[in-house]
Amino acid sequence: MVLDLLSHNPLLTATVLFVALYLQWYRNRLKSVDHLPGLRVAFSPLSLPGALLPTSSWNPGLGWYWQWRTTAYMNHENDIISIVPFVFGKPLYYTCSSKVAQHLLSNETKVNLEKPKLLSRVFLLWGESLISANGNLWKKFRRLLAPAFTPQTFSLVFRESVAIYREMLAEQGWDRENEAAIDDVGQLALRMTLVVLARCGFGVPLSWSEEATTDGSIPFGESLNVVCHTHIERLVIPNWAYKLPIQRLQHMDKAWKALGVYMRELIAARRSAIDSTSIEAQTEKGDLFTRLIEALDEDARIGLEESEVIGNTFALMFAGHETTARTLTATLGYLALYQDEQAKAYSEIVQLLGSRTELTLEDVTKMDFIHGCFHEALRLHPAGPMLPRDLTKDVYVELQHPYPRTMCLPKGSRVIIDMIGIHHNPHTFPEPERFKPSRWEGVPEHEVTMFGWGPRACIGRKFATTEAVTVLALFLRDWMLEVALEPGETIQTYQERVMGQSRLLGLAFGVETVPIKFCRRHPL
Ligand code: HEM
Repeated sequence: MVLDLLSHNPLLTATVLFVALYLQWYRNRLKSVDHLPGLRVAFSPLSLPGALLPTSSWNPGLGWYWQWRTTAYMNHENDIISIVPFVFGKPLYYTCSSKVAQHLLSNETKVNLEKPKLLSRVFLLWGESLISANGNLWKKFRRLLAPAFTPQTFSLVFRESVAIYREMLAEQGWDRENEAAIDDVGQLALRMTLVVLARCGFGVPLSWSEEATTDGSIPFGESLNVVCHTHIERLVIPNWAYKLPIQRLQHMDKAWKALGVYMRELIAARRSAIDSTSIEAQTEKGDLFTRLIEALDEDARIGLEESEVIGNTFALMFAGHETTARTLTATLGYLALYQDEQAKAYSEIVQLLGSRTELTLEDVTKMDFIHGCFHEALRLHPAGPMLPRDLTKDVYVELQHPYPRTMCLPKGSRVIIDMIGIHHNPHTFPEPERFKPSRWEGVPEHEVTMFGWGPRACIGRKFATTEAVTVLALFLRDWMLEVALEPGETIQTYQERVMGQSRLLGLAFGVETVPIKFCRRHPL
């Protein structure tokens, strides 16, 4: 009778067939992750529709890493979960276990893990880079760039951080004030880290206040800022749309083009300045950029294409600028909130300086507690929130939760190292939501896992910490930090409103707007 009904109703037949095929398709997807518990949602958070739609119970979006951080892994009682979309996107494994992350990433060259090209598309718009490349190309970039992070570089980072702090005080007029209130300390941090990176990494003499261009083009800093904040739009908006009379789109297009022009001009200028001395000799006086440009003229085995120089320039600019700025902002916010921790940080400075007033790089390297403050803010708000990898062979991992066992992650699957899940995991970090810098006391640098694990761990870690600890020490030496409360607001509601609202901002993760008051420790 059912067959009879179907044979007389083609629409019904098609519907039944569609439902049967869909169920089979979905069953296969569940099977591909071995029915591991997790999230069953419409879109993968890594797909374009998933990323563009807001976070809701049926679409994790880009906000779930933070908003569901305590619940997504069933209160961290599962080291690994799966996300299986029922409409669009590849099934994924997510892990909140630092042991699993360490096992995968420490062996990543041995087991041939790959960074998914699809997720590096925003970098690939500029060319291959250390961040996007895999295999031999990655090795070539890493070998080329790693020697640029020398003690001379860190010494330059220290000097430029001190210089930019002074320029900031003068330009903002705070060198003549006993108090200052700032609506968003993040804007200051972004400018600082951009200037330090431009000067130390690329030899670009940016100053605190960017001067307007004479030909109406967008200045360098602004174009970089627009590019960092419009990468998803750039991937989805077709080229013809930029010709429409829509001011926002036209401005965006102008900024992307301007940044391309700046980068090419930068390359041409540096290329003509470089004489025939060797890379080693250039690096003595030079920087990251010198190494990249020198490699342009080398043979294909170690040399770079122009697009690779541009790709690496952009990647380093992004990786070194926003990440450090967002973490610096969060640290200042927490120190303003936690007055007792601020007092400990200040006493570290007083003890180290003694009767001196000026900091040295040696002082900065000894500031363990202030390093701890920076690391703790980074743990709470990891600037690189997820590290995706594709598996090119089966990999076995040891799990502890919900019970000890060995699990096979099959070839072809995609695993996301969830940096927020890992660094808010109470099994690794008791009282994970508390700002507690002392938890980093005596922890060796390579165990500060917010910079990643293994051969692909952050190449700029020391660059970032030297800069950030210098700037924090200067602020704390001169000023007491206080939270800038809204009328009727308490410390607790400030903490929830300001520090509780992290998200992906541009290309890094962090707190959005942090209002702070500065009061001079020794009034003028
Ligand atoms: C607070 C600041 C920073 C944080 C939290 C951070 C975080 C990270 C993390 C987690 C990775 C590993 C990515 C992965 O395994 O997929 C990474 C890689 C990288 N970082 Fe950083 N980073 C910071 C600052 C910097 C700075 C200042 C630079 C350069 C000046 C830089 C350049 C890079 C590059 C080029 C890579 C790719 C390395 C590779 O794949 O070999 N980062 N960073």
